[in-house]
Amino acid sequence: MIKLTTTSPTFAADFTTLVNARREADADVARDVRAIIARVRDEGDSAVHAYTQSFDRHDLDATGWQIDPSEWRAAYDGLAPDLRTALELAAERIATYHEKQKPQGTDSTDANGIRTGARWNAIEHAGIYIPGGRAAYPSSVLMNAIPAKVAGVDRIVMVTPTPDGEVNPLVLAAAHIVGVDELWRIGGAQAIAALAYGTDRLRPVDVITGPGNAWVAEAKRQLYGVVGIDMVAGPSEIVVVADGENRADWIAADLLSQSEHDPTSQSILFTDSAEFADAVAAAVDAQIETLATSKVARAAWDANGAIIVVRTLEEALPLVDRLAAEHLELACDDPQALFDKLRHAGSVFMGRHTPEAIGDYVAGPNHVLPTGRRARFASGLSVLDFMKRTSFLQLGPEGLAAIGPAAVALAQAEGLPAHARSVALRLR
Ligand SMILES: NC(=O)c1ccc[n+]([C@@H]2O[C@H](COP(=O)([O-])OP(=O)(O)OC[C@H]3O[C@@H](n4cnc5c(N)ncnc54)[C@H](O)[C@@H]3O)[C@@H](O)[C@H]2O)c1
Ligand SMILES: N[C@H](CO)Cc1c[nH]c[nH+]1
Ligand SMILES: [Zn+2]
Repeated sequence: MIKLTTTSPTFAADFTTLVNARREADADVARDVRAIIARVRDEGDSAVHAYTQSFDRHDLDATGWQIDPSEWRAAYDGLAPDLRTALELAAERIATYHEKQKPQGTDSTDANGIRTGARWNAIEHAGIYIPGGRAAYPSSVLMNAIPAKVAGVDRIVMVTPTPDGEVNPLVLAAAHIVGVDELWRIGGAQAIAALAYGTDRLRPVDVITGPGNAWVAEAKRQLYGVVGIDMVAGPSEIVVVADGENRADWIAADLLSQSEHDPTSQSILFTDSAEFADAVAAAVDAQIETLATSKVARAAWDANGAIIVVRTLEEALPLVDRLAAEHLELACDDPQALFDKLRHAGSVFMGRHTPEAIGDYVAGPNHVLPTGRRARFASGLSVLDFMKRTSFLQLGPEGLAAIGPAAVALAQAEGLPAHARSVALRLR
């Protein structure tokens, strides 16, 4: 973890180094992913089989490529009642939130009788990636599949790695609750490539959504164009802006909640109190030791964690915008006042009683969010990622007479005579 203070003469340079540090796809990851994608494109199932054997340590021909819906149902039936209630509460709240995202088309006719508009349609085939390397993510099943369902996708293909062939029953139960169409036990860049290109066994999809580690995120990035993607959702991040009135142990837990995801995760605290900064640093050290995930959390905190002491919380705001973090907590009495002055974050958690982890599971907004400063230009997963818009127009003779001459003039100016003729012929 690095400690910075805005009063230091080297702060500007130190902060720029922090902002520009590449935690995700370094050159090695990009190169390895390129090779995996090329091999899956050329060799199909045999490449997926070989990579699964090598990265997930099981033989797909023995364990099975797909998991049957009867197993999802059995997992659901076998759930402890509190877990079933929790998953169903989460599913209900996520569905309610995403229902409100369904877009409206437009259809209007102007004074010349010219009709223009746009119509939204669901995409046909969606691949949803559910991470499964270090932890199992039933919550991500809900976060990906529910907006796809709300959009009206025809075929939802879920892929998830099953390290050592072990299947997580909660992941299966979540697949049962939302009702995906296929569930494949494959992961990593090889699963993304198989979804994008298709193989003999797996029919290709049109869009791939979902979070994953550096290899998964880089594979989606490289395959954009072959398929659509939601955004690049890589290793988790959190920025916390907290005044000295907070409890240090609460804020330390919030920072660690994202550090424990991945050794390349990042947690950053901004505070206007040097004493509070020290208290949080001590609380993080004390809490890390108690976590079953301490090895990963320690690696992430040591390599990528930061505590930044600012003169006022307001001073933090432009710095927070530069980081454009996946998650931003505003732990102070008037979070709205800070939120109003901020632009770039994947999702914002306001007030002292809104820990980021509540959004990971049950609040309703999507937890699949842009990482690596991509919240400058990208948004969290939504129903719109599973839909696309087609514009339409309809003219009669009057409408064409009104605007056609302008089109002819522009076509001639562009040196495109066939364009000009196709309009002009109808004007005579
Ligand atoms: N941004 C978001 O919205 C969001 C949401 C949830 C989780 N996450 C992130 O998802 C990630 C989950 O990661 P995970 O590892 O647990 O599961 P994962 O499913 O993303 O990755 C596991 C796969 O990575 C591949 N892999 C591992 N090491 C490799 C190597 N050396 N070379 C090539 N491929 C390799 C393997 O194929 C393996 O199956 C974490 O980084 C977490 O922070 C992000
Ligand atoms: N924090 C993750 C997004 O970066 C989502 C998640 C799922 N489960 C726990 N956390
Ligand atoms: Zn999380």
